Amino acid sequence: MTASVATVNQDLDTSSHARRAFRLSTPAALRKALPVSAPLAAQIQEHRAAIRAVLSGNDDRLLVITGPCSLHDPEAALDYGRRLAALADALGDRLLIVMRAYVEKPRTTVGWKGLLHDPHLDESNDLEAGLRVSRRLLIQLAELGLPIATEVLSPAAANYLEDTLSWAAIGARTTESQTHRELVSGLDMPVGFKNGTDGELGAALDAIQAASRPHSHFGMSATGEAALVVTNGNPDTHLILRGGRAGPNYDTNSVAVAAKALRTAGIASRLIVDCSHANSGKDPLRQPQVADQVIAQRRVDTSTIAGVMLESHLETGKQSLGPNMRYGVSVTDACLGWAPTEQLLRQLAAG
Ligand SMILES: O=C[C@H](O)[C@H](O)COP(=O)(O)O
Ligand SMILES: C=C(OP(=O)(O)O)C(=O)O
Repeated sequence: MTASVATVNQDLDTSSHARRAFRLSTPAALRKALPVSAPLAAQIQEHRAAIRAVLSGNDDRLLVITGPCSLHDPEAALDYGRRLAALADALGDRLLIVMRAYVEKPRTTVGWKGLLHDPHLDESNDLEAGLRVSRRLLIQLAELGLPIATEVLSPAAANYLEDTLSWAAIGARTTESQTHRELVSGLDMPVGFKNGTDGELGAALDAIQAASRPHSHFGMSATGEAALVVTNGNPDTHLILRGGRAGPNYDTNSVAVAAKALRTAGIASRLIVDCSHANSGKDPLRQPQVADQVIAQRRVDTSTIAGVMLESHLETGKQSLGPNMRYGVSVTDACLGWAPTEQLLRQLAAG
């Protein structure tokens, strides 16, 4: 299907038959249309500082990044956010809860790329609408009082959304990319790099070091011009263990190996364990067992693991895009439903 934006916009790039290009709003225009208020901006700064304190070990609460694998229905996302905000308040003395609000999805081959890219869920790829829907939703979620987390995937999209975020991830498929390391070096928030899909840590350790340094790179200004972007380097990057092709890497031995590798590389930040993906074998019902293991390890030693990530939605499981979709069910990876998520978070707080 042709992008609806294409039907109202002229092709801006006639230099090749291999592509077409259509005008989008600039980041500055979208920020003006959907602003982050001054009190919300202050809240987001406080949330970033709180997450930094947990990662460095200055705050001994457990960081819990939880939410759907991807957001596809703003109503369900807000429903989840309201429930999570209430729980985050109730458990706030033991857990620092951050909502996963992923609007872009990296695909192994091809598939739906997230609300930002295809907000109508019909391959119309209306990116202009996706930018608006995504930014509005991230602001509404942050207004619930929650710190918001996303994966920064398209470098050009980051500038449209970054002021709404308290934490970001670079995924297993992009950790090795120089472009993403450059992008992170200019983000003013904590950012986690996942280990590669092969399970190796090397690319993530390299990424943490590369992103901590200043870079000059090709990019786009907030007003949409081609730009030389000069970054400061990000001091708040860390490792996320998500398992790999050879299996999980949240067990005591794997965590000890990661801790040693971090020490050898001179990286001080504690790490996060992703209880999903290759650590759960993509079975959402195994996420609580992974989280339990993390808590058991933290009982012995809190110097290595700062937090966990969960893929959780209103209902357990996943579904395909199409007619008769069920409310609150993931359309990408299978998620843990709300009831077991709430139970797990209460256990984590007690643990
Ligand atoms: O987190 C979600 C998925 O694991 C990731 O986007 C890859 O998905 P795919 O293998 O279904 O394309
Ligand atoms: C895609 C994700 O994870 P990974 O990069 O670990 O596959 C994700 O967390 O949504």
